[in-house]
Amino acid sequence: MIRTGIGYDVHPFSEGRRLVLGGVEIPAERGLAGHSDADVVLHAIADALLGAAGLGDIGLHFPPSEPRWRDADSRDLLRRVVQLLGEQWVIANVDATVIAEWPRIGPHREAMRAAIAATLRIEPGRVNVKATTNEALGFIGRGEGIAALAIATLQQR
Ligand SMILES: Nc1ccn([C@@H]2O[C@H](COP(=O)(O)O)[C@@H](O)[C@H]2O)c(=O)n1
Ligand SMILES: C[C@@]1(CO)OP(=O)(O)OP(=O)(O)OC[C@H]1O
Repeated sequence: MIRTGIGYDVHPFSEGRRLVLGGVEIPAERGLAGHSDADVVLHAIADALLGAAGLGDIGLHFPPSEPRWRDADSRDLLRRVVQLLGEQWVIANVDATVIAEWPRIGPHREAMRAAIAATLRIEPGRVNVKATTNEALGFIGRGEGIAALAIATLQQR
């Protein structure tokens, strides 16, 4: 059996925060606000995996109301999602799109791919990271935040 899941997340920019995308810290004067490290890319991937497995969503497993997830490293959250998947599923592939006017994702694409693959314990060839601007439209176009979409496919062992 094969199952797919979709994930979406968005976080607003905030001064004095670290900018962490796809498990990679990008040197920047501002980052994204959130209860955790606000890694919007890993959150979208977590939701895609949970969706494919029929296990709800990230907020269900790591509620923002719980102090233990404050400033959490989203790679740790994603590792926990992989544990939740159990032995039943193999991650066939993960594909993510970052929607941001800034920063340029291209220079960080391979590092993100490697970080995501290592966190999911799969080969980098099963991971793809893409990016697009929002063509200056809406809140993303005004540079107020970053969104990410992800799709994941699980194959039964
Ligand atoms: N934050 C971003 C946005 C885009 N890119 C790369 O630029 C290409 C063109 O973007 P458009 O929004 O004009 O379609 C896109 O395909 C990406 O390769 C990027 O690296 N970082
Ligand atoms: C990751 C969690 C952890 O509490 O908090 P946030 O960093 O605010 O991120 P969000 O995408 O809103 O997902 C909910 C939470 O699970």
